[in-house]
Amino acid sequence: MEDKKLIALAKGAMQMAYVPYSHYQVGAALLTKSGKVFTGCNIENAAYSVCNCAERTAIFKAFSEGEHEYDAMAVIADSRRPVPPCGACRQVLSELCPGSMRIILANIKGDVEVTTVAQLLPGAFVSEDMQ
Ligand SMILES: O=c1ccn([C@H]2C[C@H](O)[C@@H](CO)O2)c(=O)[nH]1
Ligand SMILES: [Zn+2]
Repeated sequence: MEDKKLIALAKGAMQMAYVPYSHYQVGAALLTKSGKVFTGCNIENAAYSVCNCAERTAIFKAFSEGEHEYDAMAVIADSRRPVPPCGACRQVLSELCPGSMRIILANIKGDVEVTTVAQLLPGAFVSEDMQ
């Protein structure tokens, strides 16, 4: 699937965001190796610390449905620069995705930046660190 298409699907998911506190909508679209797309939006809460980002919504949807192999993720927001995932999402992506997986960051203006899971979180804490 073309990056443009995955970005368009992320943009669709952005409209589903529940953001009464930040008013900042984010959308994500995760392409699985099997060719399926799982979308996600950010979902906020009056107890701010349990807000869930679009990226984690998308990957948790996929993972919880038995889809564990991923190809790429697109993320979009109405941000000045292509929206960068937060630290919590970077940690989750590091655990569940290959380091070489492409992450396509975008904004509504049309700026796009392509990076990888490993580039987003060099030196990530991993299970081997507990041995
Ligand atoms: O990459 C990002 C950055 C932020 N947010 C959400 C979390 C919160 O709902 C709002 C403001 O931080 O944006 C995401 O979903 N993804
Ligand atoms: Zn996040």
